[in-house]
Amino acid sequence: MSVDERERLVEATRALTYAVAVTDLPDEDLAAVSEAVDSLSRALRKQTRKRCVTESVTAVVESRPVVLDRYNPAMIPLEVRFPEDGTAAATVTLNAVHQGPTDSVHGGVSGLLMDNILGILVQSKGLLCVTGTLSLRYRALTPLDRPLELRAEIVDHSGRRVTVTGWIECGGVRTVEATGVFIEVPSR
Ligand SMILES: CCCCCCCCCCCCCC(=O)SCCNC(=O)CCNC(=O)[C@H](O)C(C)(C)COP(=O)(O)OP(=O)(O)OC[C@H]1O[C@@H](n2cnc3c(N)ncnc32)[C@H](O)[C@@H]1OP(=O)(O)O
Repeated sequence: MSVDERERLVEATRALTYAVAVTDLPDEDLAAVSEAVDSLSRALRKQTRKRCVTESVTAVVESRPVVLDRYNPAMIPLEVRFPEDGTAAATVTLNAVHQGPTDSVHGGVSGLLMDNILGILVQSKGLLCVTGTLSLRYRALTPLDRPLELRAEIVDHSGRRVTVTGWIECGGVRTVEATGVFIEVPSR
């Protein structure tokens, strides 16, 4: 499968996930759909790989912007820009698939987004790190179906520890603030 075809499949699968999450069809109509989805799943499993397709870590250093999680339908694709000021920035709109208990974005999903943008900023500097600690402050509910602005900036690098802060804003309102301590690890 060419990479473009894989991306098309992943996009179609995300659209299917959304449709499954929000469908209001009556139960009697769902059995046929489930059968069709099972059949697609069986077709894809005829030939599998052990892990999901990912971009190489060096691609983050060499190419700009980068798209994180492009090929994993369960993850949120994030096109990350790297402005001149050394920060990382991204815009993303989430829908009912990532809904929390109060008609807004699930807090764990906000944490995922923060870990990703903070982590990719560190990787973009050529530093191979894992997340040691991630702290989140939820200042306000993060809305679904509206563009969210994500930002990250490195505030300290001492020894193997790189400290990064970041936030999510919607319509000028900051909803989440994050601080991550990333630890440099030897390349494998
Ligand atoms: C498009 C291209 C895509 C490419 C992919 C890019 C994706 C990017 C985005 C993905 C993003 C997602 C990323 C992910 O999901 S990464 C996955 C989630 N993270 C992990 O699983 C990490 C698991 N933990 C470990 O492996 C070890 O515990 C580590 C390596 C962290 C430390 O064990 P190690 O034995 O090596 O270290 P040490 O004990 O000698 O300590 C060394 C120094 O570190 C300081 N320290 C230690 N621990 C912590 C801590 N928890 N908080 C704060 N500080 C800590 C410690 O005080 C000391 O500092 P100093 O005294 O020297 O000052």
